[in-house]
Amino acid sequence: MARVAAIVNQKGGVGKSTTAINLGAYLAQRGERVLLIDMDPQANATSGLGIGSNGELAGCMYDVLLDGRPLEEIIVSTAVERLHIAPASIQLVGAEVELVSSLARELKLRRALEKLPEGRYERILVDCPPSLDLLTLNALAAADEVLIPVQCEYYALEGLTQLMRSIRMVREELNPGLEIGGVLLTMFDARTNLSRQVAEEVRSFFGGRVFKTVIPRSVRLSEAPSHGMPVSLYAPSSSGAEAYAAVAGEVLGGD
Ligand SMILES: Nc1ncnc2c1ncn2[C@@H]1O[C@H](COP(=O)(O)OP(=O)(O)OP(=O)(O)O)[C@@H](O)[C@H]1O
Repeated sequence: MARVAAIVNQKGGVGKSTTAINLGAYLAQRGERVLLIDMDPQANATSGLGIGSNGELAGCMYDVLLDGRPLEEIIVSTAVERLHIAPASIQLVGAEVELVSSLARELKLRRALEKLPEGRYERILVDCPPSLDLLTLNALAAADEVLIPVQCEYYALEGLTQLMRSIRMVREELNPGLEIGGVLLTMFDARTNLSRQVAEEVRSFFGGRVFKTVIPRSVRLSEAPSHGMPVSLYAPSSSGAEAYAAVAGEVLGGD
């Protein structure tokens, strides 16, 4: 069975999509068959991999969650060998409201994953929207583990208590095996005391669950999506690329 990781933080702009794209790309580069599921209506992981800009998509996660379409029918390959994506589109905006009245509404993604052919993927990464809504709950209910990107900025820890509470609730009601896979410090700026202070605070809050690798603030990481590429193709020797390659190494080492 594929190991499923939900990339979650209800705060916006902390590096969820950047992590989904680049961790996914490096895991695929290291030989894993990876599926990235884009559950965010903003579709940044989809567009960041150069998918969907020509309107060529056969479908998106809306069709899977609301119309029961098999995941397989909407999955597309990317420029990275072994990295596939189940794309999002703006249509997903409506999914949140429409799901409310449907039966087993938190389990739509889990059911869709159960129908994937056995052994097709070894790793599934789910990029979540910046809220603890039904789309995120679907990801948490389907996941083996949670990866939490935390931006090294003011108020980094704000909201994490609430996130932990949601994870506990999901464990009790939907998915008892859900683990904290790791907390990833992002947009670290070594020149500022603030970044160092935040990193220390997060480490004292989460202890050994924080990845040793810290993602630096890197212009190359922020440029890559506009070229529709992961940083492993766009600027493989940049500091951001090296950091995400190291995170992939930690993820593989921890399995
Ligand atoms: N390490 C980094 N260095 C520089 N820029 C970064 C880095 N990580 C992410 N960014 C940029 O910061 C912005 C937010 O990142 P990203 O989209 O990954 O966050 P997100 O948590 O997925 O956002 P949302 O919550 O809106 O879905 C993007 O413009 C991205 O390119």
